[in-house]
Order: sequence, then C-alpha cells, then structure tokens
Amino acid sequence: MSADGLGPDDGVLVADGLTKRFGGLTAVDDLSFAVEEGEILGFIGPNGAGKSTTFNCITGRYPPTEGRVYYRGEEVTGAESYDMVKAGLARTFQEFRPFSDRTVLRNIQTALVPDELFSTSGLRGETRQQAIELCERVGLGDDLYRTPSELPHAGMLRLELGRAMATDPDLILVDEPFAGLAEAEVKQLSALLEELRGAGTTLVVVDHNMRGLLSLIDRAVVINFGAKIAEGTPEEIRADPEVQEAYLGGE
Ligand SMILES: Nc1ncnc2c1ncn2[C@@H]1O[C@H](COP(=O)(O)OP(=O)(O)OP(=O)(O)O)[C@@H](O)[C@H]1O
Repeated sequence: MSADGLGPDDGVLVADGLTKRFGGLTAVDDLSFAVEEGEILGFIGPNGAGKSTTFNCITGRYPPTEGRVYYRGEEVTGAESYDMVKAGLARTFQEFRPFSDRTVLRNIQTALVPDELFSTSGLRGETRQQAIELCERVGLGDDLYRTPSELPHAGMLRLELGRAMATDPDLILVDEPFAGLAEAEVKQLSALLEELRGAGTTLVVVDHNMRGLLSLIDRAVVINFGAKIAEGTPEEIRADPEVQEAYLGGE
C-alpha cells in the first residue's frame, strides 16, 4: 500500500502508487485512485497529463514501473490485455480501426467470437442474434448492414462501444468519447453511457476536455503531470483552484 493507503478492496478497480517512467520522464507519478462499482468516473487531465499511460498500465499494454493495480479484489499488476478482458475489464480506443470490409453486424459478431475458427454454422446463428441485440443496445439497430465507412463519426463511436461491450465487461474504460462530436451528439452519447451504467456497467470516461463530461459523471479524478491534483464531485472539481490553474488557457 502507498501513502494514500489504497488496497484491493477499496473499489472495483484500484490503482495504488502507480508510476510509469519512460527513461527520464515520469509520465505517471505515484497515482492512487479507486473506481466504485456502478459509478461513472471521469478521469480528466490536460493533454500529456498521463491519462493514456495510466490506462495502458492498467489494461496490460505495458507494466507499470512501480505501484499496484487491483481488479475485483485481485492483484492484476502487469497482467496481459487478454487476461484483463477475460476478468471483465474492457476499453474503447480513440484510434480504433474496425474491419472496413465487414458490415456493422459482422464487426460486432467478430468481436463476440474473435476466433473465426469457432464461428461456424451453429454458433454463427447464435452470435448473430446476440450481435443484433448488441447493435440495438448501442443505437446501431438501423445500421446493421452498413459498413463502418458509411457511419457518421458518432456511429463509429457506437460501434467501438459495441465492440467493447461484446466482451461482456463489468467495467469499460471509455477513451475521449466526445472528441469531434457536436453538442447534440454529446448528449445522445451521454444518454447511451448512462443507459449502460443503468444496466450495471461501471464506466471510467477519460477526457482532456471537461465539455459534456461534468454533467455525465458522478465523480472525477483530475491529474496533471502524472499526479492527482483533485478528486470529487463535478461541483468540487469545477470550484477547485488547482484544476482551474491546470486548465488556464487550455480551453
Ligand atoms: N511510449 C512512450 N514513450 C515515451 N514517452 C511517452 C510514451 N507514451 C507517453 N509518453 C509521454 O508521457 C507523457 C504522458 O502522455 P499520455 O499520452 O499518457 O498523456 P495523455 O494525458 O493521455 O495525453 P492526451 O490527452 O494528449 O492523450 C507525455 O509527456 C508523453 O509524451
């Protein structure tokens, strides 16, 4: 346990003293936070604050230099991405690339059964129905037979969310969902995220921009230069002098 004293049972996902150095650069600096089951947590920080690095350490892209990560009471520090997905933790990527030659439905079906070897006859019918339901859940029910390139940007985000949902996660890390969206689309996507939470999924929404985010989240952790500078409700975050300082001139 670090000075902050977070342990395996402090939340569904817990980072304790997480540190990541790239040579002389400390991208994540003794960061501790816990995600509570069923909440929508905002994970906010200006560009380069260390948000992606934090989540890359948690989701197995690379091991942290120091610190521990716990998921559902188990230590998972340095676990492989595949194992984290199996344990129930999914993430969306900002720079995702769906299969461009497959329909929306096939993309989701492929995510349900990643190994095409198992995607034969009987299974295919079953996953097809599951995939249709998933598409409907993420608001792509009318786009089943379109290809990703035929979707508007907001539709692509829904597809990426559907792909993450296909692994039946308990918790999804959502990476910058509102980037490039118009106001109305931000509202629609927020409503979808709230729906997912209502159905039992815990969400961590990562963003550098607070636009649209503070009305969605229950709580936020704000980082700058890899370290936590504030944590609290949207009202507390808005009023925090250090947060205002970090964002001065930034937005
Ligand atoms: N693989 C890497 N090798 C070296 N430095 C890296 C690497 N990945 C990130 N960094 C550095 O670590 C710091 C934190 O970057 P990170 O991408 O985690 O920030 P971020 O908060 O996600 O930023 P953004 O909002 O722009 O995505 C930056 O200074 C970045 O240049």
